[in-house]
Amino acid sequence: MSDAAGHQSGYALFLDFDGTLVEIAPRPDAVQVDPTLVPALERLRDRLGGALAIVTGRPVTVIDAFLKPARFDVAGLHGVERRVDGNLTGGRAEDHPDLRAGVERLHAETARYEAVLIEDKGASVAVHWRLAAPGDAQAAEAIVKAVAHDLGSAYRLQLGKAVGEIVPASATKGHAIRAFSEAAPYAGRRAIFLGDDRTDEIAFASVNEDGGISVRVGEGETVARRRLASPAEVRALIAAWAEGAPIDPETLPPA
Ligand SMILES: O=P(O)(O)OC[C@H]1O[C@H](O[C@H]2O[C@H](CO)[C@@H](O)[C@H](O)[C@H]2O)[C@H](O)[C@@H](O)[C@@H]1O
Repeated sequence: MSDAAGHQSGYALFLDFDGTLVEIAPRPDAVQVDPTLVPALERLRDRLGGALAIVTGRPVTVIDAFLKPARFDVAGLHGVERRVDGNLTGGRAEDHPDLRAGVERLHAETARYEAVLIEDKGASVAVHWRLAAPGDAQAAEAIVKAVAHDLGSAYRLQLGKAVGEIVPASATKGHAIRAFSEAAPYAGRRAIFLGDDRTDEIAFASVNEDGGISVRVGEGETVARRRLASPAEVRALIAAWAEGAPIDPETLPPA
């Protein structure tokens, strides 16, 4: 439904970052943001009455750096932190002393595997093995699994694309989308969530349950109902919606 100015009132759009808005790169800091993306996201946010948020495993500050000068609503660290209308909550490293000790252990135990990267995000941590030799990748995965196990039930292991992350157990992208949906401008709108990874499957399930529309980007088994082939297709869709094309996610190809 749209008003005379073309604003769409029916949908709220939630977007994963890596593998959805941008192509996967060899290292977390090597991601390239298409120059047309940010202006299109800003126009689309306006069209959706502000109901557009990034839902990512990255910290909010990192998303700001990639998408500057814009500042979007963001759920960062898989929902551990959330910024709505400029107000940031959650994600304080000092609230996670056990995790901090776990990060030290990860550094110590992976030090001999040169191409294994530790991405310390304060209130969560990722161990990356994309650039590692197969044997080293296996060792890195075993280490992050052991550290996550030893941290106990307050934390969970989140496996993704050549990465294992340790995240506070209470946070998921599904919870983050539901939290956004409790207040304006998101409340009362039908959620659309686009994501590409195992971490996004949790949110696809809850979005489906709540009557929203889940869209898997790329290949792989999924509980999502719709599919787009690549981040390039996602950006083309965002550009079209930003320019006024009808926002009708039910017409996207089935998953
Ligand atoms: O929730 P997302 O926005 O999809 O973030 C998930 C993780 O993405 C990043 O790692 C992945 O992308 C990197 C850059 O393309 C790639 O090098 C890596 O292999 C992928 O796993 C990011 O570094 C993590 O912090 C995010 O949690």
